[in-house]
Amino acid sequence: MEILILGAGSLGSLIGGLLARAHDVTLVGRDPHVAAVRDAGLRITGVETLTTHPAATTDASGASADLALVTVKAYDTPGAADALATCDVDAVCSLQNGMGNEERLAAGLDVPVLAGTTTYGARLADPGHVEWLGRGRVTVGPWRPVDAVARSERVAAAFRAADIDAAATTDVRRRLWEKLAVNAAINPVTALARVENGALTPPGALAEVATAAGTETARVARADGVDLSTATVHEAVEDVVRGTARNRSSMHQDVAGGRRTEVEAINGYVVDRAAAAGESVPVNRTLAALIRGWEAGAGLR
Ligand SMILES: NC(=O)C1=CN([C@@H]2O[C@H](COP(=O)(O)OP(=O)(O)OC[C@H]3O[C@@H](n4cnc5c(N)ncnc54)[C@H](OP(=O)(O)O)[C@@H]3O)[C@@H](O)[C@H]2O)C=CC1
Ligand SMILES: CC(C)(CO)C(=O)C(=O)O
Repeated sequence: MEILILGAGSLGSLIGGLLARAHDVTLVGRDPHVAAVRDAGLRITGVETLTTHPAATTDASGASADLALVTVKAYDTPGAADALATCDVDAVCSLQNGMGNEERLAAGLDVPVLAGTTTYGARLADPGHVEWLGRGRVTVGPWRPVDAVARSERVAAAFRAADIDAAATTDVRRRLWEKLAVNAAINPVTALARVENGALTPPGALAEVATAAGTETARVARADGVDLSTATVHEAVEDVVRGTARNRSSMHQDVAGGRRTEVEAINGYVVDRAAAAGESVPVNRTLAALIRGWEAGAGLR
């Protein structure tokens, strides 16, 4: 399969580098990373150590591919859609965190859109070098058209051909809401307290705040017509806290690095959907206000 990775930072480089074991992959990213990959290939260290040789470019215009995977931060999705509009791709699939990405891609592009989530973990360590922090799973399902199940199966099979654990789902909205609940619970709490994910292990005050944010998110999901139980969310949050105990969440890394966060696509989205449904979500509202306040103070908004 010919695969374009739109946004070759941490996650995109890892997934693109692994896919290059079985497919014809092009990374679209920034220099000096792109130049380093062109010169010496992409070095992956951590869970496994390997070097692969995807093509790499800073300019996607005119590219063609069977599939484009979108791995930019949620606030860069409109720019990714603009870049992909200049390409000839058969389908696009977001692997991003947060909500609203698929709507933005579907609004800007006239091709089938798939929604994906992943629990793989990655960090761009140096130009040409990505750290593989955790083996996870990719889940892919149809977004538009909603019955593009066979296409989702083909995409999941393409991941598996490169030895990436992947499955197709017919219930991708539920999967997105579940991942949203995990991110809404873990990301702002770890970012504000500046702790590793494992610090949210119950019992404790931080675990209580995270659990409350997850509980609210599950309630808003149900108000949005998604069958997501509070117990499922609590279990998912606890599993991720346990499985990524030594990791810093992406929002914690962003705050520590003085970078803009994805709070609008995570807690901000929960607050907006809650308002539309007449639900009260004081914990998400407070967490969003604190992260937004930090961003404003840091001159990022
Ligand atoms: N890292 C991880 O382990 C995981 C990340 N995710 C999610 O994946 C998404 C990406 O995260 P992550 O990889 O960490 O983020 P990064 O910031 O490391 O990577 C995104 C990259 O895309 C680049 N970019 C943005 N717009 C364009 C464009 N139009 N053309 C080319 N390149 C572009 C950015 O460059 P620049 O910054 O210069 O704009 C950056 O290098 C997020 O939604 C995140 O929440 C999900 C699971 C795990
Ligand atoms: C699952 C989790 C919370 C892992 O850190 C994540 O997706 C993130 O950090 O954004």
